[in-house]
Amino acid sequence: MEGVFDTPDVVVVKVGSSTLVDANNRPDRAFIETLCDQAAELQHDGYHVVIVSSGAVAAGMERLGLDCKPQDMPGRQACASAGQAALTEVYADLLGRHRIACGQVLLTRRDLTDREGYLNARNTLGRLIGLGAIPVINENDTVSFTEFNFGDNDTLGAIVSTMLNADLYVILSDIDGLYTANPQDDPNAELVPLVKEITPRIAAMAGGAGSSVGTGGMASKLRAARATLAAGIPMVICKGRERFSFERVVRGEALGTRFEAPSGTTHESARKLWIGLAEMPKGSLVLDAGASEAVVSRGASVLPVGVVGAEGVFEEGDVVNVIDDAGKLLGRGIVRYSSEDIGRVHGLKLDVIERFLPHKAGQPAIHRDELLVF
Ligand SMILES: Nc1ncnc2c1ncn2[C@@H]1O[C@H](COP(=O)(O)OP(=O)(O)O)[C@@H](O)[C@H]1O
Ligand SMILES: N[C@@H](CCC(=O)OP(=O)(O)O)C(=O)O
Repeated sequence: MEGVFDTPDVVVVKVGSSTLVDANNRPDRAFIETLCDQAAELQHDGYHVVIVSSGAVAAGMERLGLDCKPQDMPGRQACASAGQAALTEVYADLLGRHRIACGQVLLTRRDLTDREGYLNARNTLGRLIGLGAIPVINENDTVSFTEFNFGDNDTLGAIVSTMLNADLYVILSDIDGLYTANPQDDPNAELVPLVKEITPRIAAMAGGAGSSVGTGGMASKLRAARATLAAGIPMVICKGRERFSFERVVRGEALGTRFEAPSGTTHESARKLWIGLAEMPKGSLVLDAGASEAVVSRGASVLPVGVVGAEGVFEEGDVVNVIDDAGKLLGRGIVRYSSEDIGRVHGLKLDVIERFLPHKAGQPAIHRDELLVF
């Protein structure tokens, strides 16, 4: 693995569409220039900046002469294609003025689902960073399709942050942080400066996107925060257009909403987060009440004795959801039995299973080290 991951200064910044394009849906050159200037200043001071940039679909609308976002998939993908080219031209030009190379990286969920693809992407990003370039990442919307895409770059940015073991993840939005309710609906909503845990009360504050070009709204930002909190990476949401906000946050100023787990919290490994975030589950294991409690409260492995059934067709090594008997999603993990085998041995103790499946002697259905509990 590249040594760069050990440096204390990797900062991932995600910029939303509503911040990147102007009122005519053109990439807002003046804004991108200030972003690139801030990134260059930080690189100069020893930080490694990684940009996750949305805006391709919005920028493509202008390039292709459309006045609203196409509703069909090929239409949106055509926009992403034309708009991505427009965005990369701007980033390459503006970073080039600081003699910094822009490394365009377009990822799909499919690329990251596969462990080899995930490691490949990680190594490429590491090498780009090591060479002093700034990776500019987006989802490869031209080839990802609905049931398999990230859909919002807030999640992609969180995955990249955990992949690089970043020190900080900054989301530059069109709003200055998380409010107690969507300010578009509630004028009395107040900014929440610090969040230590995504409790149901915090989750209930988030609504959807506030603009015609934005995608995930606050809900996808809280999903991203859940992942970065679990990984022990602080995340900040602030207003992208507030003067030098990115640089100010990196340099320690309290702006917007900061998500940070209390010190002493144990963190999930990047591998567990990869299982939970990047992978697409092939099926589900349904647990009885005792096993659900053991998994959620004690972080226990899932044992076949606590499994009451399986849904879907999967093989050993696939990622599956773990749900309780009421269908509530508890977590996600790598299963050590195929759906056929689990169908034969669920409800049985390990010593009994050994008689049916000797090669499975002592194997939990999902080992705790390969299980991300939500
Ligand atoms: N509780 C909340 N606090 C702040 N913003 C919220 C909240 N709930 C919903 N939103 C909406 O989320 C929007 C930001 O997300 P989004 O439109 O996806 O923009 P971006 O392009 O920055 O990702 C805000 O403009 C706001 O309308
Ligand atoms: N990949 C899409 C962006 C999707 C997305 O997350 O948008 P946003 O909510 O504006 O950050 C694009 O480049 O248009």
